[in-house]
Amino acid sequence: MDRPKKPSAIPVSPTIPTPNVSISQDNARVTASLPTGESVEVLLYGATVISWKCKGKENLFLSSKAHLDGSKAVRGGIPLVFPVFGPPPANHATTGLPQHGFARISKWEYLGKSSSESSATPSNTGDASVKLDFGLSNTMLENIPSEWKKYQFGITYSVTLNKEDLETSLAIRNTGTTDWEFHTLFHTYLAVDNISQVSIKGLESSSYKDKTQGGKEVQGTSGPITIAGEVDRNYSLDPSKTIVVAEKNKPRYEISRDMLGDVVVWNPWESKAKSMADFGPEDGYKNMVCVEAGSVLAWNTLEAGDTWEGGQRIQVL
Ligand SMILES: O=P(O)(O)OC[C@H]1O[C@H](O)[C@H](O)[C@@H](O)[C@@H]1O
Repeated sequence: MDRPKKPSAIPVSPTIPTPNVSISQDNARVTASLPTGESVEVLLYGATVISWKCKGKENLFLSSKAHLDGSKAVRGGIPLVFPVFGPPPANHATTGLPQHGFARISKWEYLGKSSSESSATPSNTGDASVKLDFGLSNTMLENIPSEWKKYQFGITYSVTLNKEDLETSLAIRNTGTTDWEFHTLFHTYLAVDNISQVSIKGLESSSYKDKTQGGKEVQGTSGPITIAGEVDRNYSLDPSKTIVVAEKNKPRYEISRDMLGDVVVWNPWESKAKSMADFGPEDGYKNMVCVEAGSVLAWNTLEAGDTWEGGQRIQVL
């Protein structure tokens, strides 16, 4: 029978695919992926990002011999440097800490995720993103072999996976009653196909401290940086300026920085790579370049009760 008053079907909007976040059974790593296929993997040890896939490619170099069991800082990905960059100086609160500080060798806590989804249509999977938060505070550290043990702090590290970029940002809070000084840096190992075809744009003509020459101040040349031997340079560069890493002259990564006025460019090259027990494969130095955004050439003073915030965004071009 015909029903003239038959209610019309309630329109059902297409299901919006949402980002997926999972925690490994041993509670050692957090993986997040977007409906469009991009993904990021973070070890709680060091809150080290060990994989970031975007546009079908892995963008971070991870040594085949990296220790992922929490026994040593990870060789690859994005280790976090805090509160000191490099070997700690004498007569400083960081004296006695390991090289690059304790953040990269401490077990962080996973604080949770937040995600956003823009509306999807049948032909478009939307523009989702997911943010993972990790925390570290002085109460979580067992043994700090330095003056630093008297300081109190709380750090929130946020890793945001977007469709075409990865953002990493730190909020470092002095929760104590004494001021203290720190360095911080994202020790990003970017994956490249062939180091001999890599050029780094944005640092030309800037002077730098050359650690392969004992920290000598060197005036940079006018062209983009190319790498054909060991490189270990510390640049100062206004955070408003971006850095582009190109391969065969085709831009591959663009790095934007917030509050991070220093940039380290590092490639160990053949013999130094061989001397590092956790560096593999032997010619893996051809597939990486570290472009490290940080604040490391001078101490940052964080007053009691204050919070310092900074971060980087790496876009795949
Ligand atoms: O071996 P690591 O402690 O991880 O340090 C690796 C590298 O980190 C930075 O890039 C420094 O500028 C280098 O001098 C150092 O060799």
